[in-house]
Amino acid sequence: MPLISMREMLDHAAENGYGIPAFNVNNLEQVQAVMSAADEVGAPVILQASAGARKYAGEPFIKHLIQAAAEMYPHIPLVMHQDHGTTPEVCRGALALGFGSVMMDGSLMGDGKTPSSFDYNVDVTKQVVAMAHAIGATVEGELGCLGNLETGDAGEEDGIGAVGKLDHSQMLTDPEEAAVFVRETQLDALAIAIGTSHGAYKFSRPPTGDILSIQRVKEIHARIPNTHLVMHGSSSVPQELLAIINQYGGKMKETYGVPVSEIQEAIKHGVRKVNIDTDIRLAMTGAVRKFLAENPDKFDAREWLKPAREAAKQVCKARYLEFGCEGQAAKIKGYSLEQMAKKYAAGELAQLVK
Ligand SMILES: O=C(CO)COP(=O)(O)O
Ligand SMILES: O=C[C@H](O)COP(=O)(O)O
Ligand SMILES: [Zn+2]
Ligand SMILES: [Zn+2]
Repeated sequence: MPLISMREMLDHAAENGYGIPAFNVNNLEQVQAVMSAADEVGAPVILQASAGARKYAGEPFIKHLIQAAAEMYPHIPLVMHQDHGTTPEVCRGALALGFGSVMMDGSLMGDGKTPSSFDYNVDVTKQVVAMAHAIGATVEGELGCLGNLETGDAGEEDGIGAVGKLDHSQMLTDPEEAAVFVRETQLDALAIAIGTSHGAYKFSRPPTGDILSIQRVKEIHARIPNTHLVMHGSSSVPQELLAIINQYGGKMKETYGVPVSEIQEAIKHGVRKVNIDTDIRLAMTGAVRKFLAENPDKFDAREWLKPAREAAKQVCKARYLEFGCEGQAAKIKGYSLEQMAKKYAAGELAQLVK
């Protein structure tokens, strides 16, 4: 199957009541980990690349790594998605490179740091929707800034997030604004702010409703029932992975992520795409630390990359199963982007706002 439309994949998830983890990938082993996990459980796949990934690997490498995944696993529906595009120009570049789905993150200005105005966000998102839908590609937008509701700290850890302090109204997406945003932009998927943030240091205690608002997901979903909601910063930061890192020389501080059970609840209320990067980083780092500590004489990179790849695969497999993806891959038709472009043009994919 060629690379397919994220809209088609998320529509299928909505119709069948499941969510899809979107894993960030930067290199060969991460792509292999995600694909082999998906293959084992029959899950559809979203591979996403940030600007940081494209810079790290180089654009041709990212493109061909993902295309190689499609070639090696022709039976798995696969989406190549650009994560956190900071300007319409960045999104245009990704579409030209062959991405079938782009995120226009207009909650921040083009510097990826300064919170933007609602009107700016509508404007840039609309521009990207026009260019993407014309070729059948999918658009994810974002309303609200990711950040820590305990401290008001914006989420700059990954280099994509506001800098400094934010007030609560900026860090929780307003359902009314979400409705207007969707009506105006007609995007496909909306990333929302509900208290999650990027990176390993999300919460200083296991999150309760005051610092992770699944209630807000429900309120937003009630207004925009057929817009697919996206949770960023949704790594669960498993305590056992932190323990392995620290057991083998790491120095990670106490921290908590987004519990899988909370994500499962959100999936019941319109969340269809769940972004995960940090958990793969933690799994790989722990495995490499352990292997090298136990095998100080080894120096073949393949020997320590193998356990890292295996540890990443186990995280991916667990999330596919936990989010209900098992066996769904075979049920997705896989329209071409040309077919999707016709559907957009015919108004078949218009958003419903209540
Ligand atoms: O949201 C993300 C990528 O866009 C990743 O979130 P984590 O840092 O929680 O893995
Ligand atoms: O959005 C954040 C992702 O975790 C990507 O992180 P990155 O910018 O370090 O590649
Ligand atoms: Zn953002
Ligand atoms: Zn993100």
